[in-house]
Amino acid sequence: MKDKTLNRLLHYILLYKQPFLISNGLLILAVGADLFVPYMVKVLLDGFTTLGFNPELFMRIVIFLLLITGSGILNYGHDYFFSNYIFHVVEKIRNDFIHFLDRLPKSFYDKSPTGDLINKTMNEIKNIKDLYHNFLGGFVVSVLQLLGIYSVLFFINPFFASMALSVPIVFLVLNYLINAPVNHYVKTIQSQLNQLNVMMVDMLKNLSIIRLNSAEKHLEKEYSQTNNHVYQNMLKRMHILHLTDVNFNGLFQGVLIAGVLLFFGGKILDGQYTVGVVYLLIDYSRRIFNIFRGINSQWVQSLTSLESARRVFSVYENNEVEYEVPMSQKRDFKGDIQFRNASFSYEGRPVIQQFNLSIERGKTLAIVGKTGTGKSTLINLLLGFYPLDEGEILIDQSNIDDVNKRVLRSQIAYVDQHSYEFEIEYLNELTSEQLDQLQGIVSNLGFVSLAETIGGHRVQEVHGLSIGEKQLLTIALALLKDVNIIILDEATSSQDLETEKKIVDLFTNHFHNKTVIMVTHRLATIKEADKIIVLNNGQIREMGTYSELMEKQGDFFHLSTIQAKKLELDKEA
Ligand SMILES: Nc1ncnc2c1ncn2[C@@H]1O[C@H](COP(=O)(O)OP(=O)(O)OP(=O)(O)O)[C@@H](O)[C@H]1O
Repeated sequence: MKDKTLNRLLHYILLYKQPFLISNGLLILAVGADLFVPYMVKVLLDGFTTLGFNPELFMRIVIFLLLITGSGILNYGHDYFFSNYIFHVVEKIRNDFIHFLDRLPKSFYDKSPTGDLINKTMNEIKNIKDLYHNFLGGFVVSVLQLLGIYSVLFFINPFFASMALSVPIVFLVLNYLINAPVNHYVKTIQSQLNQLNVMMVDMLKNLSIIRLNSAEKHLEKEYSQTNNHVYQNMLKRMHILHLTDVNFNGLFQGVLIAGVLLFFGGKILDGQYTVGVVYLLIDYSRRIFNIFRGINSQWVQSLTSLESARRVFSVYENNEVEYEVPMSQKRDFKGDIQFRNASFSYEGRPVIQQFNLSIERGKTLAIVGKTGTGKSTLINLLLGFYPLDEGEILIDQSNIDDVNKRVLRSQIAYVDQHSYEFEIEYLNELTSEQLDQLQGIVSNLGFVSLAETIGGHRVQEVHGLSIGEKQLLTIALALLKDVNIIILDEATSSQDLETEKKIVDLFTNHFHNKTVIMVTHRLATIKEADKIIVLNNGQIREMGTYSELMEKQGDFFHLSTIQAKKLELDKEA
């Protein structure tokens, strides 16, 4: 596929034309003023050596000082507008990126490690800023300076200027040869640093599990091996760069200045050249060198940053945002849900097959089944996170494919076992009326002290609550939402059996207008559910009420009996 990184970088840089033009206008003036400074020194030197000090020379000194001041102001102005402009561009890139990530389908996140995304958003977009700085603020400035210097040189001494043109050619050829291995190291270091970031984030996220499994040593070894590769590659890159920058460049610069003195120095005495002209030639020669040194390191740094830009923008190239039906007027789902011949596969592996199910509004459905049998996938399909391969899902007779995803999700209160990590913060935004309602629900469930905490509006204390208490509050919060469909996907996993049962009873007996779908592993808690389905390999194996399924003495009955025996054993123990 064609690499569009450069097009995207150009697109962003041209987004804000006015500051771009102002900044570049100031840049051209600043470069012009800068180049004029050595010329003024030449004029002053020649003035001194030929006429001695006189009022005209004094005026030239004043002009010289004004020129230096003006050049400083212009450079500051350029830096200010340029940086301001680049910060703005980078702000836009970051916003666009986050906006794009927000609209990507869930399948994207199944494959992308969190660490990689954090790295892209935080570090690699910062590298894009460095790219603009190095390229536009460094590279382009250097090229402009070179153009200016060569123009002046051609004006002063065309012979010398033609000779000096060979300098960049030699320089570029040698640097090109040396930069080829540098590019290789730049790419490798960048990808290894990225691996380190990913490892770090994953390690921090799973710290407890790692400690429980005594896996620290293994991970530290893996980390330090990659870290050592980064060190080795940085060292190699540094050696090559040092070779060009210090040894080769320093030597080349010395030879050139010696050449200028040898060739033009003697001509001062016979009056062919003034001291000022020779000074000017030496100064411009040194500048040419320093500019090329700068270009070399700006080029290498730009390559590093270009890799980052490529990695960030690759997300745009390789992924498409979720298809969105236009935002229709607000829906008000009553809660009739139907799956009709629904089939779905993860990358070709069938998970839900020819699935049919109806849930009437206000009813409670429990989904049970072995691990990995497709329970959560069904919920994800209902929430519109993945498109069906075949069939349809209807809510109130509307195909969810025809409903805007945000509208769809705004009509469903969804709680899973991790929802509290996000939802619990909403406690602080509730009105005192809502807090009172929440308190009522929690105290109904028998959690008196928790209800008091909420009643006392001491919601800032929630961070000190247990995971079970936080989950309970999150479920109660779902009940407060003005929606008719509630999904609990193992949302009660941290509750004891008694509390879980109370929660199910609360839904079944007190919220008749809400359709509730709950996924659970504990079968004893769903006695009151209006319908239970036993899922097996993405298909309904059994369906009925608790007593119907027990009477049938099928899978549900066997699973329940095993769980009941285990409970008894646990109690005895
Ligand atoms: N994002 C995914 N990408 C690929 N395969 C997946 C993905 N999510 C789930 N699966 C696979 O699909 C199957 C059904 O998974 P699902 O999470 O729906 O099962 P489940 O019944 O909810 O399991 P559990 O009781 O463990 O939560 C499993 O085999 C699982 O490995």
